[in-house]
Amino acid sequence: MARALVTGGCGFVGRHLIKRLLTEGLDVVCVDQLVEGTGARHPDLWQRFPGSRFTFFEEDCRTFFLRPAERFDYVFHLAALVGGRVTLEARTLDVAEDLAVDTELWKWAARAKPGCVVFFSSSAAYPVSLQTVANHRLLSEDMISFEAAIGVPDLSYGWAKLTGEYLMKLYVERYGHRAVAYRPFSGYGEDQDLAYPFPAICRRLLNERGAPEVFVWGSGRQCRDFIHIDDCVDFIWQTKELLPDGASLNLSTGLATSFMELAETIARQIGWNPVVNGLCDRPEGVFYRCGDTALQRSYGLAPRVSLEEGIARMLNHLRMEQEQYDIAI
Ligand SMILES: NC(=O)C1=CN([C@@H]2O[C@H](COP(=O)(O)OP(=O)(O)OC[C@H]3O[C@@H](n4cnc5c(N)ncnc54)[C@H](OP(=O)(O)O)[C@@H]3O)[C@@H](O)[C@H]2O)C=CC1
Ligand SMILES: C[C@H]1O[C@H](OP(=O)(O)OP(=O)(O)OC[C@H]2O[C@@H](n3cnc4c(=O)[nH]c(N)nc43)[C@H](O)[C@@H]2O)[C@@H](O)[C@@H](O)C1=O
Repeated sequence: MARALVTGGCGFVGRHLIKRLLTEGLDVVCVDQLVEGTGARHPDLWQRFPGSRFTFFEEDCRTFFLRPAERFDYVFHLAALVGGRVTLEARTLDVAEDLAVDTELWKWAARAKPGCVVFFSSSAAYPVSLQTVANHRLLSEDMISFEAAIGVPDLSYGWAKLTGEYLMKLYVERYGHRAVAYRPFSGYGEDQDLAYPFPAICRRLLNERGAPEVFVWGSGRQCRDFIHIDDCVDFIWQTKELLPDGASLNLSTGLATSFMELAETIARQIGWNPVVNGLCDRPEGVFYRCGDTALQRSYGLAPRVSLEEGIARMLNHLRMEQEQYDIAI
């Protein structure tokens, strides 16, 4: 039976990925330091998953990397300090610790020789100069090349992801082992932490239903490429064996949605039409971050969860949570 190590497996992406790995019959070892208040959840559920072999280490993955090397067919490296825009902008030096974590990953992989390292990079690795009001376009995988001049990524977080991909290239070239990377755009899903815009705006609009005016952060004209977590996990599952060694693939839909449009669509589903305005004292980040999908399409990938369906799922989930809360008090 194939064995997978998932670092950062108690986080948002990790929870969904582990469910898929267990469903597909893999043995899973999860390492997560489970810091309180970060949205990470204890993996009790997986220990009870029917027929699964699941092991949990509650520790920093760098501590795990010091243990005697074991055989893994896959390593999904998700461990990173992320936490949404406020964290990325306010805790730049803390986030830079991701550089140290990724360095230890690649050094460990050189010793442990797993079958394949799947590195979670980010669309934040793309040059911010291609994401401005005056100069933006769909971001395609070849816009990051370590053979040509390289642009400036988004904050210390983007530098860590870009450097992580560079270390992957060195690892593949130097040791001839297999590794691939994914660059998620704005992944979202029902159980995502409220530090992220999709659940935060849905929750706020549910609470403010009927108000004549609602707000989103920044100008509200900035755009993101929202991709449901089910599609992210599916794309990874379908391509992890197909990508060439050292390749990176976007996880994106190719559809740009401004935050004003997002809030208007959410409000319509809730059942009213408020005026949506920006909040200029809140962080906006880059203006336009959306991913080209040509390479994904060449692997036969197409997202299955539309934005409308993703909103409906999120609203149902938040309403159910609210009902459970109301019953509990
Ligand atoms: N969600 C998205 O749309 C995107 C995600 N990504 C990348 O995908 C990966 C997963 O993201 P996501 O699930 O959203 O983020 P989360 O913050 O939800 O999950 C990351 C997990 O990593 C854990 N972690 C952090 N540092 C360490 C460490 N040194 N050792 C062990 N565990 C650690 C965190 O634990 P704790 O919080 O308890 O410290 C957390 O549970 C990240 O690498 C992220 O950069 C990239 C682009 C977009
Ligand atoms: C790919 C990359 O993607 C992400 O980077 P990000 O997009 O900069 O950060 P974010 O997901 O926190 O979205 C922030 C955007 O959302 C706008 N926004 C509007 N209204 C609300 C709002 O009400 N709440 C919040 N939190 N944000 C709002 C806000 O103004 C800003 O424009 C990271 O998740 C990172 O993990 C990553 O790897």
